[in-house]
Amino acid sequence: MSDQSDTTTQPDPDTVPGIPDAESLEPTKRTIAILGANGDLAKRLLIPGLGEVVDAARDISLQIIGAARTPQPNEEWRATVRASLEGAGIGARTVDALVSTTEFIPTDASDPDELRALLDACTGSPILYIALPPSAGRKVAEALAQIDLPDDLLIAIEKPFGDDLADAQALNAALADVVPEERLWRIDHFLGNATVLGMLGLRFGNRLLEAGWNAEQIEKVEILYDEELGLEGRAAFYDQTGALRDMLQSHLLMVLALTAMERPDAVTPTDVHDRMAEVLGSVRLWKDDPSTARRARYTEGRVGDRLFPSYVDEPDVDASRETETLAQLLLQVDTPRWQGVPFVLRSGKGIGDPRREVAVHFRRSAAPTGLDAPDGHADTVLRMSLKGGAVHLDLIVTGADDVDGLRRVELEADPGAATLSAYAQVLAGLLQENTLLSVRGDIAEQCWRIVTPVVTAWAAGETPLEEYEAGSAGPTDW
Ligand SMILES: O=C1O[C@H](COP(=O)(O)O)[C@@H](O)[C@H](O)[C@H]1O
Repeated sequence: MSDQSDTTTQPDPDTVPGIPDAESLEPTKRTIAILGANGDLAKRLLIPGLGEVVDAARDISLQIIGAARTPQPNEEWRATVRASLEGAGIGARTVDALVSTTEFIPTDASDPDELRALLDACTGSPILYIALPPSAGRKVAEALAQIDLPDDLLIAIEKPFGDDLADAQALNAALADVVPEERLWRIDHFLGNATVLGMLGLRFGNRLLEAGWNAEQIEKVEILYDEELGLEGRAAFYDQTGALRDMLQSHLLMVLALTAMERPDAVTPTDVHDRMAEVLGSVRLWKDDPSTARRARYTEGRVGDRLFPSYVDEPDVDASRETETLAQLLLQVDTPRWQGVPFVLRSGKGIGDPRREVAVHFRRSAAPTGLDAPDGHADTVLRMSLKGGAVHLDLIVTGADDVDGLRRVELEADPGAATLSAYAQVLAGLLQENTLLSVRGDIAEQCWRIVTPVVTAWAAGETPLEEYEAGSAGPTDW
């Protein structure tokens, strides 16, 4: 190319300044080495999620390496990867490309030499993905601290991040010895959920909502994630974890942070994470009372066409552990914006007709006497679905033929299906080295701090473990 052509070329009107044309991009070559590759999470979520990202992006060339302590023949591993990708409907070209380059390397994740060998086998810029139980993260970090690491190494670690507050703090400290925070991704797929991502646009893109997003206008906020699913053979993980740690601590508090935080100056990782950390730092149990948190577990019942055994009769469950399958927290947010507004967080398994949404209940309007709603619930409710991203606004209007009667109508705004699943959205951030959808270390610690008094009270047996029939709505009188 001549010097002159460089200086005289006019911008192509079809190109967007600052965004390179995808066709002209040199693919970034990355290798993701998955510790815990033989686990359910890798097969069910991680590998399909990676497939989705590679399928959707033309600028990523990815090699997957499976790693676990128990050896596995390469052919068997390749078949696993293929089945996992095909089962998720990933395009044939992507499946073939990922299967042809993948391999399995038996690795003891606590052995520095074996981790070194695993990283040496990466042909692209390495990502070490720790998909192991929470208690294993620290051993991996301590082993990594003993070896020279590639400068371009990224580390990703699955949530729950540690077993409790002290463990999360120790894990953060151990990881800080290995990589700087901006090269570390704590994975929470809820951050890739369309509603959670869309919270910023909805809250700060609508002056109508922004102006009323406070205690003066809002009476209560519910963040609910009930599931029809039961244990699904995950006793090894779930029976030691329970709904409080698995869902409320790990995921729903992140949703609360985005719902309740102050306005970030810009949508950059630092600004958004600073605001999230700030608001979580102000969250406490309602009146500091652990007895406001409730727990229950399912008994035998029918969910749709499936008959669930009682949780305690599920395979590999230790009934003496008193693991809850449903947890509810009542929280207060001690910022001027939220004085006196209860935040209810709840998640349960084995629930019939489950609710999965953020519901913002506005205060009742002081309508003139004679306009009272007959059902007594004349409040406006904004409901953001946590499955699919649709937003519903339940508005109170006057009936067409009954000018002094109020009734409720529902407006729906559906942004449509996202191209990437929530999991893939978060993995795309990792592969593109954008930490916006990663959980920063101090935020992970805040989440543990908030639930710690409840963990302690429940361990001491201070709160009864109630029961609900699988397929029911769960306890309704809390
Ligand atoms: O991380 C987890 O999330 C799922 C619920 O999320 P979904 O996107 O799969 O609906 C939950 O079932 C699981 O217990 C938990 O570990």
